[in-house]
Amino acid sequence: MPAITARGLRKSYAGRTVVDGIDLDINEGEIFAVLGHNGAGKTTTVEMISGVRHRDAGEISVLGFDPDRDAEKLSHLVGVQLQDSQLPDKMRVREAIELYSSFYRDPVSGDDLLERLHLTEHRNRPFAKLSGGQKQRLAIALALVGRPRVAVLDELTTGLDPKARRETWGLIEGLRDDGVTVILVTHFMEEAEFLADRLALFENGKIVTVDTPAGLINQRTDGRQEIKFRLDEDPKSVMDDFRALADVRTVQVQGQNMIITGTGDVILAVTAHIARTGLTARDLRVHQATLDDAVLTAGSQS
Ligand SMILES: Nc1ncnc2c1ncn2[C@@H]1O[C@H](COP(=O)(O)OP(=O)(O)OP(=O)(O)O)[C@@H](O)[C@H]1O
Repeated sequence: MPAITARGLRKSYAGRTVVDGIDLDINEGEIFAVLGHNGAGKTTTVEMISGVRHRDAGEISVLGFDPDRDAEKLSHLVGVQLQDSQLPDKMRVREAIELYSSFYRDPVSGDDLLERLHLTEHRNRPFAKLSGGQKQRLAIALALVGRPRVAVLDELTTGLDPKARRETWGLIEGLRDDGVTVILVTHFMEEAEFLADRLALFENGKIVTVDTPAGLINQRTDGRQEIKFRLDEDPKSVMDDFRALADVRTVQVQGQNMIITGTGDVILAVTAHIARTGLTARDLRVHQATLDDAVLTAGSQS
């Protein structure tokens, strides 16, 4: 059974439609990523699901409750980390955690959460004195302190350094292990590829595709792979031999470099050819299509 469903969701601001008839089914216990360009309607959609913003039309069910009508019940079940979360300037980290813990029947240990988010040493620091990344980590802690069954995380790791980002990913994987349903709005394709079970791609207030990361990559790039290497020999003199190989799509020469794209077993075909002919291929690199490639392809198709 899906944990979250939405049907015909709509929202306009001053007559401009920004969410334009969205249908969604998010399964219990999955990490569901919401992707799309700036202004595509991602935040408005997840805010309507969280009950932070009222919809103009459509139906939403979160764990069987309507976020507009059953806000009180859902507040105990849903943890929300929104973009630009603000707290009073003078509120200290530990005070914020204590305050949020008091809202819930069975909060997790605030100390553990602070430890896991590397905030223990900042626990007495007022909100206004935290760095951007520390504020972000506090917002994540506040979203998780109530042991939510659904966590809505909008731009989870924006502003975090690479190490903190990786650590936060570990925390989110832990939520999945606990059966929490996670909605993750992100502009980081690597993050979506790493964490998401499925994703929705938003464009101009609509969802254009829902798929697994691997499914979207295959759908949009045909599983394209690129092989690049430098030859001691003149690359132009052997271009046609590479073009004739199975699964090769394109062959390009840039100076001494050769760039070959293809699908299926193209890597095997190219490396076997190099070995067979005794060519000297230096600095050979393989680039598999990523979610970034897939989403950029999607953008160029719109
Ligand atoms: N309170 C508001 N009043 C008027 N317009 C708004 C309001 N909130 C959002 N919008 C507009 O609605 C559109 C969708 O915004 P939304 O924040 O949902 O997009 P997004 O996909 O989350 O974008 P981003 O990736 O930049 O966060 C944007 O054009 C935005 O300017």
